[in-house]
Amino acid sequence: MLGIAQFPITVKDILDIVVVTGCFYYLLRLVKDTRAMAAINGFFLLFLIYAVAKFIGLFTLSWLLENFFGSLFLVIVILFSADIRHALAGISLRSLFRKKEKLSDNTIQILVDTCELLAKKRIGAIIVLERDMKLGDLLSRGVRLDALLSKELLHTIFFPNTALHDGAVIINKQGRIIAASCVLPLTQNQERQHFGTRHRAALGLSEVSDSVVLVVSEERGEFTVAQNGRLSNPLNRERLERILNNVLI
Ligand SMILES: Nc1ncnc2c1ncn2[C@@H]1O[C@H](COP(=O)(O)OP(=O)(O)OP(=O)(O)O)[C@@H](O)[C@H]1O
Repeated sequence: MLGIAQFPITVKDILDIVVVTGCFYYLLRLVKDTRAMAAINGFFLLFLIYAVAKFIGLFTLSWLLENFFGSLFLVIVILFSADIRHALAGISLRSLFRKKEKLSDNTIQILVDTCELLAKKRIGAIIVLERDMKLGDLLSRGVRLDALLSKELLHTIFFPNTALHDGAVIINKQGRIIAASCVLPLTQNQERQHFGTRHRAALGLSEVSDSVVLVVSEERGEFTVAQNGRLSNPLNRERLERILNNVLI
């Protein structure tokens, strides 16, 4: 009989286990709070059914599930292409090892005041908070700026019929306005096609990047946040403040 002594555990094995565990942990963190997480729970349930079917000898069921698991990789890629793209966009060595910081209180205050003011005046706006993923391609199609963030400047930029009011403003991690009039990619999600283009643009960018996108609706005079491919319900001052307090950059 083979004993454990025949399989001595080496440093390489321990390294192997640590790396694989780390990868799984990182992967789960990436898909946490996305639609993929619900699917992972579903797959886990199917796996349990498979194990029971195999154990009690249900041949056809276990054969069917075995074949399903064989093509699981392909199924996952097809079902979650958008989530996978989003998760991969967030991977970078710098983001793995750098300690993330909160937005400054001053930045949060300016953003909340601005959303409230624009919503009250029914002025439409999209404000993008850039995080780890750089938005260079969007900047090049907008108008580059390098300005200190202020409520007055945002108000002026989005004021109807001015040269920069159309499109999105981008704010970098240092809290500076780095571009205005940027055109964002529209969401490809068929369930969101009834939204207006401003909201589809905000959702679209949040699907393909780690940015947090604030949207003020001109039509309804309310503000929302798009993040990880989801749009919040209309927010009030306190809820927006809470969301921004949880944003790590
Ligand atoms: N791809 C885009 N990227 C950035 N901004 C966009 C984009 N498409 C439209 N917009 C902005 O949205 C405005 C049009 O908004 P529209 O009324 O169609 O959408 P909406 O979601 O219903 O917004 P609202 O609730 O403010 O009316 C445009 O004038 C422009 O400023």
